[in-house]
Order: sequence, then structure tokens, then C-alpha cells
Amino acid sequence: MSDTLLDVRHLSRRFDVSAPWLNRKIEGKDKVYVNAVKDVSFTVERGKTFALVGESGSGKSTIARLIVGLLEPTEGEIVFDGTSLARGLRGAEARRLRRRFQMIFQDPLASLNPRWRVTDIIAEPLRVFEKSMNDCARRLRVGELLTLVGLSPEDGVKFPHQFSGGQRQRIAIARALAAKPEFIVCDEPTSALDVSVQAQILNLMKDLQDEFGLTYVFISHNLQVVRHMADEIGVLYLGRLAEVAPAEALFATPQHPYTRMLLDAVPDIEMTGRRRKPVEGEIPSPIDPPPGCPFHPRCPFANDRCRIEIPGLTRRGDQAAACHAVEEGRI
Ligand SMILES: Nc1ncnc2c1ncn2[C@@H]1O[C@H](COP(=O)(O)OP(=O)(O)OP(=O)(O)O)[C@@H](O)[C@H]1O
Repeated sequence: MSDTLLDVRHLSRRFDVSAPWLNRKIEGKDKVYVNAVKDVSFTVERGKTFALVGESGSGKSTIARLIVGLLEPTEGEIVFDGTSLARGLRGAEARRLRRRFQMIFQDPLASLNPRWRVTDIIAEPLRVFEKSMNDCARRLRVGELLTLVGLSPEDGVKFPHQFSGGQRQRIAIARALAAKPEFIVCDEPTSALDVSVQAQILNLMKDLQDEFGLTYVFISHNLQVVRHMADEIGVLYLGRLAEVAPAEALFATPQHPYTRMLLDAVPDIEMTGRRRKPVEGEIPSPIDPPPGCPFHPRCPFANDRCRIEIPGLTRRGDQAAACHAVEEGRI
């Protein structure tokens, strides 16, 4: 059995943002596109966590939605446990595969139906995927799931608004686990929570991963959050992967100048004496990205080649960076 559960191959997704009523034209073209995700490839090993990190607008949520099938790719392919999640996968095969992966969103209040009791929210996937389960067995299973995420079976009679943000995310996790998935895409699951609550939810997710052998794609704009969650990290910039590396290596020996900039901006809570520097410059518009390396306008190492040629990911040991300066040994 292969250890690769998810294989994302040359994934691209563009959105038509022409808005003719705005008369928006770039270089006289009638159609205007945002390349939200461009030629992204990575693999996720069974039982591991792959984190995608990047600033707002770098394409994280688009990748999450592509993986779980909420969006169709413009190009590329997603292979889940050897089966391509090709366009138009329907019927029993689609249902069997869908059951194996779930998604947790940033804002549990928006993803939980406010008019439903918690029991009904968590039981919904059981109704879809465990059609033969009777009411009594379903209630028992919901109680087990609530206990598993640190709530009590009695909480099932309440409505989502009766819980705190952290408790609501626990409910969302219980619902995601109901169908016994192997793989969960977590899109900024703790970003809306207080720091102390964030740590509790991250610990819960780690415990559940150990207990059930779950595989995660974990999306965050915050490198510190993914540091203790991820086995491997992909750093996204303007829809492209700038660097992919094992978590420890990324923090110890960041390769790409953008990763270095992000790490320099992380508060030095471990008192290593490193000076904190803010992230400089702004992410360019994805509607009209710069030619060559998308990071070159902010990069202190950019030369003429960087301004013309898009760098591909080049592997050095177990780290890979899309950077001409790294490849040429200039940094
Ligand atoms: N449905 C859509 N229509 C048009 N443009 C879109 C759509 N969805 C995303 N985009 C654009 O694609 C780019 C990537 O967006 P995405 O939400 O994936 O980024 P993100 O890294 O998740 O950002 P954030 O952290 O702010 O959620 C952005 O420029 C965004 O405006």
C-alpha cells in the first residue's frame, strides 16, 4: 500500500473577473482572469499533516475547495488514494470517496446550521453515509462523538449560538468525524479563536489524528500555528508554491527569500535573540501579476533572470524552493 494518500498534480484554477460593467481591461483584453492557483503540486502521506501557508489572497482556500470538490480545477489533477478525483465523478463511487474526506472551516458559526440542534448537525453525515443506522444507534454515536471532542452528550440538545467559538469548532470537528473520514482539510480552523483556545483545538486535532490515523491538509496564514501541527509545509505566494519542506527544516534553514521574510516577521517567543522584522511590501494584484518570479518586486536578491523567467520548484535534499537565487547559489 502506497504511503501517499493525496497527490496534487499541476493544479491550476483561474476565475473570470471580467466584470464588463466595470469596463475592466488589462492590456486591451476583453477577458480578465485571476490565477488563484497556478501549477501547484504536492503530496500528502497517510497519517501526516501537510500545511499550506501564505498571506491573504495567496490561494489557500481555493486549493482547499478544489481538494474537497467544491470547485473544479482549470488544469491539473487531484489523486486520492490512487483514484483521480476527475471532473464528473458521480454516483456510488463519488459517495464512497466523499465519505473518506471532510472539511473544517474557519468560522464554525457560518458552517453550522443555526436552526438545528447539535445532535441533528452531527447526525446529518450519519443519515447520508450510514443509512441503515436506526435513531437509537445514531443518538448513541452522536453522544460518543461529543465526548470525543471534549463536550458532553447532554450538549446535543442545544443550538450552536449557545456555545463559545472554541466549543463550536469542537462541534464542527465532531460532525467532520461522524462519517469516519481518513482525511480532513482544515481551512484556518483556529484563526477566529483566542490564542489559548487555539492551542486547545490544535491539541485536540493532534490527539484525534493519533487516535484515528487521520491525514490533514492544514491551511493557515500563521506560520507559528502550523509549526507544531505540520510534518511538511508548503509556502504559497500569489497562487504558486514558493517552497515545500519538512516543518523542522523550513524553520531551521528556510530557502526561499519569501519564507525567510515570513519567518523574520514571526514574534520571537522562544527568545532566540532574533530581531523581528515586519513583512515588507505588498502582495501584487493576482489580476495583473508581475512577469518572471512573482516575488521579484519584493525580493532583495532579484536580478534580470528573476524579472523574466518563472522559477520552478528545485529540490535540494528534502527541501524544494522556486527561486533562481537559491538555485544559482547566490543566497
Ligand atoms: N469565486 C471567486 N471569484 C473570483 N476571484 C476569486 C474567487 N475565489 C477566490 N478568488 C481570488 O483568488 C485569489 C485567491 O483567493 P483565496 O481565497 O484562495 O486566497 P486565500 O489565501 O485563502 O486568502 P484568505 O486568507 O484571505 O482567505 C484572490 O485574489 C481572490 O480574490
